[in-house]
Amino acid sequence: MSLIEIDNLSIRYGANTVLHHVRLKVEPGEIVTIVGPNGSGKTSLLKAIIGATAPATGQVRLRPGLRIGYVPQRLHIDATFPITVERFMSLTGRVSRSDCAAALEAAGVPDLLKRQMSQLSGGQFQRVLLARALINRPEVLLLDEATQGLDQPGSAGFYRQIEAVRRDTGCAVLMISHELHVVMSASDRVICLNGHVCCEGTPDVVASAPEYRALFGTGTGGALALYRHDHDHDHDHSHGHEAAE
Ligand SMILES: Nc1ncnc2c1ncn2[C@@H]1O[C@H](COP(=O)(O)OP(=O)(O)OP(=O)(O)O)[C@@H](O)[C@H]1O
Repeated sequence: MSLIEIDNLSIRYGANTVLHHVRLKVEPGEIVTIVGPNGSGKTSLLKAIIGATAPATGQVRLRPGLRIGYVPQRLHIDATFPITVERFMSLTGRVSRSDCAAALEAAGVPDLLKRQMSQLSGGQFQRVLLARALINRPEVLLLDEATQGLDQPGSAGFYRQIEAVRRDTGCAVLMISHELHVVMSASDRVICLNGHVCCEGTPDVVASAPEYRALFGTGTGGALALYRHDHDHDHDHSHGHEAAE
């Protein structure tokens, strides 16, 4: 079976349904990018995959024994809390020094083992989070806007690292990004989420959308054009799913 198979997934918080009848598969080794406006349910989808949010309808099926690495959107560590990278890496379980060093190497930050977490740059911090996610040799990496707060070269470098991880380990990647123009070339498939799956396809298909083309190459404009494309479609004839707009 696929690594991840999601069928008819809906998620509710109280009376608020934030995901409607989502269908999605992730195959071994592919890089899938989820885009969508704020509040469109992207994080909720990842949380359903790791079992942190229960489905209201439908199901999330994981290949038996699937190893998942999760890089959260942000993680705050108090600046006054002294913790080295090495200690941070073993917080969730015993990790040998060589595994720790290998994971940092794979994440592109081989020399940080003894550094204080509070002294890392934003980009280094995100790579340590990536290294922590790589420790158990995941078959699929889930990234929730892992480059938030990084400048564009920093983001681009981070995504190149993700491609290198995929190349070296063969793991699949399911990532949320607001920077479609940056992740486009690294993605095998793009899924637009807005409470439901609005559209999906190869980056080529998505890039050929007139709204995207009009602004292609103009920084975040390209991604914004795609969002507009999401919103423009006709919800009157949709399948009873009111989008999170
Ligand atoms: N634990 C929760 N309890 C209640 N409502 C929640 C909870 N988590 C998320 N929501 C709501 O569900 C909706 C979807 O949130 P979610 O974080 O999945 O969206 P997102 O697409 O990841 O947004 P962003 O791009 O802003 O990170 C939002 O309206 C949010 O306020």
